[in-house]
Amino acid sequence: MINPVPKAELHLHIEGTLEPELALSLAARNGLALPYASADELRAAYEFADLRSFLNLYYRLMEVLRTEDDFADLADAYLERAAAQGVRHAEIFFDPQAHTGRGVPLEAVLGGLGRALTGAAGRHGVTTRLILCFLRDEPVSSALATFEAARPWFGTLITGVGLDSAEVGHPPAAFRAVYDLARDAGLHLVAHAGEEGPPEYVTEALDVLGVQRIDHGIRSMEDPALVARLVREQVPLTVCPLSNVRLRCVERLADHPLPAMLEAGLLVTVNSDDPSYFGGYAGDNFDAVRRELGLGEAELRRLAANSFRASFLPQEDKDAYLKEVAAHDFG
Ligand SMILES: Nc1ncnc2[nH]cnc12
Ligand SMILES: [Zn+2]
Repeated sequence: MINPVPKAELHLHIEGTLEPELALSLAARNGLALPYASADELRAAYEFADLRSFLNLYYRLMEVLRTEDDFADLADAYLERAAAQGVRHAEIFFDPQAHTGRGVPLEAVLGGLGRALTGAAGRHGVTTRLILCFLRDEPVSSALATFEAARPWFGTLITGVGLDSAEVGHPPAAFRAVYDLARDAGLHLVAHAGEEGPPEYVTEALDVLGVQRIDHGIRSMEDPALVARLVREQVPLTVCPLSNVRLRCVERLADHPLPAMLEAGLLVTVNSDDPSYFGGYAGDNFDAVRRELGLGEAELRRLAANSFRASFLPQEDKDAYLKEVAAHDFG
């Protein structure tokens, strides 16, 4: 990746950037035993049958994250890798319940993430936003309690809420009350929908939760009326091609619906989701779709431009980045 196109990453779980080497070193630092002797052994466990099988390892491995320093080191490592792949702006998810549920204080999580993100523009040339995700396979009462506990960081560190974890059987509508509160608090609203779940979940996320972006959304393609609506309303979809293959939502990258989504006029973006687990960061995803889906410069430029258009950046910043994308030399 000699000269990666400038891009915004809009679908990135910070816990999904935990590289095997860092997991092992944090385990050692915190005096914890992991059932893997080496980074290679750990990497060999990254074989997933579906979203649930991935989540089992994702939640297990993130138990090495204990202290404020752990979260700062995790985010700093991500930002360095992202910057090297052309990421200029990152809107980053985190899963507070996955940490507080095992006794890690929210202050440690947000203290560490806050430290890394606050310095990111200076250290890595990457601006950031932080999006608090609710776990949809946990009770709504837990989401509400998490939301209230995170209030001190609203508007400063936390600027949006999202919805993630096991999708099928957990439709968005159950989370209406907490999304209403988030809207009243002035936060941005996004939700995972249509990754493994049906197109109806996408419609529900839009109509019941009032989200501004859909994370994944690939199964929208099964419903032409929904596609027409997403095109008409230019609802951004944060698509994650390598993730979709590794979680077997799509059999092979060559079968990915991204070209059809672009063709339909959808506002699609390309993102990495959980790059440590799925084989690559944002630039790797751009390279993969270029190679495997035969996308040309015009499409890559459009994907990069879409990433800034779909971001929560102020319009003047979007305009500046769009100029950079238009002038980018793909070589
Ligand atoms: N791809 C994904 N889908 C749902 N929840 C997630 N949490 C982390 N990665 C996820
Ligand atoms: Zn995701």
